[in-house]
Amino acid sequence: MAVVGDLALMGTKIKLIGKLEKRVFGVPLSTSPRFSFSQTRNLDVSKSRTAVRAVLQVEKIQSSGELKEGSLGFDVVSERELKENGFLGLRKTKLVCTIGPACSSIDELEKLAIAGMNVARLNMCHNSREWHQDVIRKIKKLNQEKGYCVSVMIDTEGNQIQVDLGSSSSVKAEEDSIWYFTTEKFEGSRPFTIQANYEGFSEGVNSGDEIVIDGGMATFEVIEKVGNGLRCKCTDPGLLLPRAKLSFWRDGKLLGRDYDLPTLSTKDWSDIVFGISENIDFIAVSFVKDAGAITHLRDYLTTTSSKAIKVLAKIESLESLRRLEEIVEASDGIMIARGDLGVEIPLEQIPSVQKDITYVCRQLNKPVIVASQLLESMVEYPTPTRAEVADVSEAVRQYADALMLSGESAIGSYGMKALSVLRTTSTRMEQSCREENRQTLLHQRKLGASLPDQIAEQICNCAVEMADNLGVDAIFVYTRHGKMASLLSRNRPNPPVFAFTNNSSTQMALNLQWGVTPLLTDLSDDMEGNVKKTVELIKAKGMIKKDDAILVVSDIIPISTAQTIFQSIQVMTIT
Ligand SMILES: Nc1ncnc2c1ncn2[C@@H]1O[C@H](COP(=O)(O)OP(=O)(O)O)[C@@H](O)[C@H]1O
Ligand SMILES: C=C(OP(=O)(O)O)C(=O)O
Ligand SMILES: [K+]
Ligand SMILES: [Mg+2]
Repeated sequence: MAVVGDLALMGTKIKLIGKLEKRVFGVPLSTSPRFSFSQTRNLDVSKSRTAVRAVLQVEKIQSSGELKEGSLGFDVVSERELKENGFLGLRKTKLVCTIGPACSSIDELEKLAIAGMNVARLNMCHNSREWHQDVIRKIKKLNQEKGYCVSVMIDTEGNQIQVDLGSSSSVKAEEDSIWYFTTEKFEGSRPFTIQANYEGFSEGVNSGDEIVIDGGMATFEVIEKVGNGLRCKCTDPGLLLPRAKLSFWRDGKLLGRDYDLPTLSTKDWSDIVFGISENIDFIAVSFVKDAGAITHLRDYLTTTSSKAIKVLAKIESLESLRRLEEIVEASDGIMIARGDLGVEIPLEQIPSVQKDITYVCRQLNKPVIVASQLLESMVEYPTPTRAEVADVSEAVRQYADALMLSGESAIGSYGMKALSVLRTTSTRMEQSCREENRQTLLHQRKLGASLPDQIAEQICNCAVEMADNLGVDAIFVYTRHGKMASLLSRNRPNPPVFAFTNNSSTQMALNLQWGVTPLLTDLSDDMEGNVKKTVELIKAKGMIKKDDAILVVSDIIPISTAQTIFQSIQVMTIT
């Protein structure tokens, strides 16, 4: 169903139950100058065998002016942003910061939270369990005691082939120098010898093949196999970093190799158990090969964790690109891990691959993070390059849900500045996208299989079309599991989406979702009551004022009558 209209609609009441009414107050809808309806087959609820009602209401609601008891879980940062910049000034693109030694003190973490960090990422490749635990607890403390809303993500180490130089400093490889790649284990370093961390690393490799280090830092040609090892000549000189990664090429093509390593190692599983015990919100799984490991982990979480922890798949290998759709479908979200992806595929392919992945995620309604090297020069310098700002802007223009800092925040001297560059750059590009009104051009794939899912999807699609056409100031959605909020976000509406939920896991998960401000509050089966209460609370905080227009979408399954789902769209002006 598509609804087009304008604010003059208010005061009119259109109620559709079971089938579309063709006339409002005697005026045929199709001939009304103000609005028109078109019906999609999905919404032919009269044929429904289930007790589902689709109700579209456009009505004027009077605010009562009285303030009810209850609280509204506005985090301090969104509250301030909203007061300072108004509804349209709220940033839509979410920001993820990798926490490392440069920002792990409580003061630094608080500064990042104030500067807009939505999610803190802990890379389990580095540092100790105790260190990570300490950081997680500091973040939870800031949330609880100071009113921030920062979600916590752990990122698994994963199984990958990398080298050990036996020292923490990098080594230079000169042209034509001869090197030996071995699986032999020894202490310290030996000249021209590189340890690989996996016995089978040279399987299927022939002489004449090329070994590319870290996506092009240096290149070697294989001269001969010596046992499990490889004797090689450096053909393109460069730097070998302490944990450098390898890829193998033949005749200019990458050798896709399945190393038979499980996606989640024993260490990863123990990090996951640790994460569950620390009440984290997201697990990002490194080097995902197919949907199997993701499904397995999600099943495991369902049985072992009382809260809903979201599983994100990192796309950073050729295998994961080949099975992109199945992985996106199986996971709760995606990280485009451009760092390792750039080791596996030619760099010039990364921009188009990023565009394709963000598109697939949007179609399948999964949040997507664009990660790695967004502002890499800021690890060392206080300003970004122009090219980096352009890269950030492009990710925003592609409507990625979130952008991520790695070394910039973890070890850089200018982490706060880098976060502020992400914030200002994304706000500017979002404004330009809004002015272009690009979201109306996007064709959305139909997702729902069941009738209730189809109704939810159609309601959200038309709610966003309506919100943009009417130019409302904000969209309010009442949601227990976040589904309706994500379906609204998927349409990338001009106004911000305030998602009221009574489930704290839902609130923390929605932190990653484009344009959604999640708010924790009590919800009852009485929808009118929920709306009235939240509007009054927001009004009392001075965040909405008279004549502001709000579009309200609700999706509450009454606990008392579980078979009836009530979904509606309402538009109201504040009186
Ligand atoms: N928890 C940590 N403790 C120490 N250093 C860290 C931590 N997290 C990240 N770093 C540092 O920040 C750099 C960038 O982080 P990231 O991109 O997540 O890791 P990697 O370089 O291993 O892919 C890392 O190379 C590492 O030097
Ligand atoms: C984000 C990435 O993963 P990690 O930093 O864990 O290597 C990446 O490879 O881009
Ligand atoms: K990792
Ligand atoms: Mg990686």
